[in-house]
Amino acid sequence: MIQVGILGITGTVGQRFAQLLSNHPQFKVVAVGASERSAGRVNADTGLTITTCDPAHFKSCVVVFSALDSSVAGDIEGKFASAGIHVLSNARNYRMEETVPLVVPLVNTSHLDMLKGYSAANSGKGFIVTNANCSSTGLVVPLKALLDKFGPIDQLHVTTQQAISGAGYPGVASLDILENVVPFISGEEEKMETEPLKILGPGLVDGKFAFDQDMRISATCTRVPVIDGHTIHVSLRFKTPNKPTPAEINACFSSYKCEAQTLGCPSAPSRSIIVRTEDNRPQPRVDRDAERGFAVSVGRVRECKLLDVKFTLLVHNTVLGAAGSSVLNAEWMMSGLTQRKRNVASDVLDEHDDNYNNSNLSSNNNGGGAGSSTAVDRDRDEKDDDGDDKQGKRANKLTLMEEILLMGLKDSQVIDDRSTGEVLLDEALRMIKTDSQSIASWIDLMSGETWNLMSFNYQLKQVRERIAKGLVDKGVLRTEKRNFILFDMATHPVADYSVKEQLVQKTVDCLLGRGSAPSKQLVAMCCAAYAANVLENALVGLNHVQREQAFTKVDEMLQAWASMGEKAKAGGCDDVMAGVLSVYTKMDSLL
Ligand SMILES: NC(=O)C1=CN([C@@H]2O[C@H](COP(=O)(O)OP(=O)(O)OC[C@H]3O[C@@H](n4cnc5c(N)ncnc54)[C@H](OP(=O)(O)O)[C@@H]3O)[C@@H](O)[C@H]2O)C=CC1
Ligand SMILES: N[C@@H](CC(=O)OP(=O)(O)O)C(=O)O
Repeated sequence: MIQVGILGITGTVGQRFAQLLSNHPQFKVVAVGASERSAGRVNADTGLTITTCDPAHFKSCVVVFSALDSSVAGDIEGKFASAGIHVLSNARNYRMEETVPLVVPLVNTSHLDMLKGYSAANSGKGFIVTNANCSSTGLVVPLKALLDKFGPIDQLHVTTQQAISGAGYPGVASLDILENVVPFISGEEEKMETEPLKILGPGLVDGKFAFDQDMRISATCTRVPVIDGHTIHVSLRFKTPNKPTPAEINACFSSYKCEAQTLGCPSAPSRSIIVRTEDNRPQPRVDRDAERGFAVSVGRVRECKLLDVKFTLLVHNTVLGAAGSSVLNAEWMMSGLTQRKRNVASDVLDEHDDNYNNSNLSSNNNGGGAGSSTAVDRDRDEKDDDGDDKQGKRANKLTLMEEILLMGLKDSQVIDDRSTGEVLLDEALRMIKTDSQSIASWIDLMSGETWNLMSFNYQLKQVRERIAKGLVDKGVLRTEKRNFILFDMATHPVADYSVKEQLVQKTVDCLLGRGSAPSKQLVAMCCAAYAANVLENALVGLNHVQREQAFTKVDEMLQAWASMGEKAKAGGCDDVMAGVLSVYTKMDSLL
């Protein structure tokens, strides 16, 4: 668990942070702050006593989530960063700083690349990452989908109808807003006309965040008597002469997937953009909580008589529009890097970088997810997939890791969304290359069981979840959201039993000596499943004698292949495989 704090806990966004971080699988809130007016009171959501926002009260925190009023945020957040505590801020103060990332987690997490090595290069200072104005946040999600698919947009006209919670607590006087519309929100139009250009820009160019050069935005912002949920009406013109139709645009929105989804971040929505096809949707009261407030709902996509196309979107202003974005940004960083305790020398984001590249590869392959790595599939021995190939089920070729996970999955078993580590073997190898440790300590470190804070960065993140997501993409598992007390978790029950049945059949045939000689991958899978104590799941249908026979066979196979016997060599065993299998034979003593 990473220890975190919340600044501005008493406000609208601060309370949302408390809700989103309660029972969070990766973050534990250990300190909360507000002004002197609130200091000393107990915060009901966290049970913690509120302090002033002095970094001295937050020494045990690796990161603070800031929901401070902008009149004080600049000064206070700066002090936290100077004290080596990372800040994820909702306030406007640092958003347009040339070297500060402005990140909407469904859009431009790649801009976090610049944090690589930040603390080391800045004498142990913490970084500041900002998220955008709530209306800008909602707007850029569909824009990003359109830009990726149809290229530059040159003109954009937006009109907002913003909820009263956007003005904080106590906010707008009831006598001003009830039965009324206020056609002005101070500073809002300027933010909407500039922030999207930074978010949708190319990222760092010559050490500064560059802006999208094509887009010009004209915004009108209004306040309406709605409690939560900003509605935004958009008309836009593309640069391309080949104008997409409304149907193509709807399809583009529906298929849009961000990295936080691909990486399986705990709070990531399963759909970033929800397309409503009814004439009268989206509506704030009905649609703001879709995907727990972490998605943008879009509807009324139609031709525009002046520009090219127009549509209406809805964003939950305090979830995705504020606290939720900070939490998701932090989860994204966790999925690829460990937010190290300050003063740990060396690059903060080494792992993140690797992860980012990996996830890019995945999304280039139609968002296949980590476990579905096409590179791994390509490397696979063609004769591996006897069963699969014969049936022409190319899409369901499973990687070795997926097979082990599937084998270990009881049919009714739930996989929770808790972070366990990163799936890709390359990442593990890269880590191993950087340091010399015994096999036993690598298992300890990568499993996340270590108590050594200085070695935090060696944990493999979300292994199980990422492999499961690969299987979801292949249609073998499905995703279900279940509510565990206060927190919605993703679970992955089996969707296509036939794939698991084939895997079990293949395994049983191999271990009972039926059919032709087993492929190298099948031997590796049986041995790994045995070492991982999930092999017996494949053997439940056998009688006692057959089970004994199967276990004896896998034991023999493991011994033979672990020492590169003649049989193993003939089957294609090489030094690396023999080395890995020899570790399996010592698993009990290592653990
Ligand atoms: N509401 C929204 O939809 C969005 C808000 N934001 C931004 O998020 C931030 C928080 O917004 P919101 O929750 O609406 O604002 P609120 O006004 O509801 O809360 C402000 C918080 O700042 C604290 N604070 C004020 N002065 C001080 C001080 N001198 N020292 C320490 N703490 C202080 C307050 O504590 P106390 O109670 O003790 O005064 C309170 O906890 C703002 O910067 C806002 O612009 C961004 C996007 C959307
Ligand atoms: N101004 C927004 C909320 C907000 O605080 O935005 P910003 O963080 O950009 O000041 C609204 O009124 O709905």
